[in-house]
Amino acid sequence: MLGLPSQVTACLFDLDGVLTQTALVHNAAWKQTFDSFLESWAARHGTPFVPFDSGFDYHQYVDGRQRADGVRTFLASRGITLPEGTHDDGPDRETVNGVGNRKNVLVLQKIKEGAVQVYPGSVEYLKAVKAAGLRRVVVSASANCRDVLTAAGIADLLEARVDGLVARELGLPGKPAPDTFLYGAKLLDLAPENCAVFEDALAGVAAGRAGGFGIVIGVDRVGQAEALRENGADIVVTDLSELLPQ
Ligand SMILES: O=P(O)(O)OC[C@H]1O[C@@H](O)[C@H](O)[C@@H](O)[C@@H]1O
Repeated sequence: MLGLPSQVTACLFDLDGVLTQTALVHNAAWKQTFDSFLESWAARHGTPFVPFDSGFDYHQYVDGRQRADGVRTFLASRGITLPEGTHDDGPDRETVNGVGNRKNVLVLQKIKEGAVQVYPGSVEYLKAVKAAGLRRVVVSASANCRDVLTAAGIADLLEARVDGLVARELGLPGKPAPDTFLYGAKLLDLAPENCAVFEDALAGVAAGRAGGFGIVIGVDRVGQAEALRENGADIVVTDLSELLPQ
């Protein structure tokens, strides 16, 4: 039913890039933030300025990961280590959290300006899943998940939210660790094999594979189907509407 194996009775949806087009908003904000950081770092250290690559760097090191994990993982790829700081560091601090919060200022601005758009095929699929009596949880790394769901007008289609704020509160490691998805299954009192994971991020499909879920559905918005399969997707679609009865 709806492209899912018969034992699956619940869907765990990633948000940015799966339900809403906000992966583009995050990517643009990261590019702006990292480029200005890298430029200033290069000037101060007498090294060449190599800009953030919105293709490779975003998908390999940032997409799907919690904010601070994205900063730490990307900067490590450039041989840069910053002090961690704390999650409420101001955007002017040169810490992992400070740099992440610089990017969040830009994201909040974009959300306020109305940049949140849904994928119509995903809304249709969410409605079909609900009508079929399947359970529905959003599992996102983003601390802005609730605001994005509200701006998108789809909060009512989901029963529970496991996001960056919940993960911080409970001390759950982010994707590619499976813990946030496993917590989503636990909220429904279901075993992982009874849940489907829907993910567009390489770190996200890896989390789905690591958690032993019933099926991991890779959603390829950017032409990385092969990489999604290699990292853990059982099947890959370009839009959730492909899973609806034709
Ligand atoms: O900074 P936020 O809103 O907490 O989001 C954290 C991450 O959330 C993920 O959903 C996005 O794929 C990443 O791009 C983003 O960095």
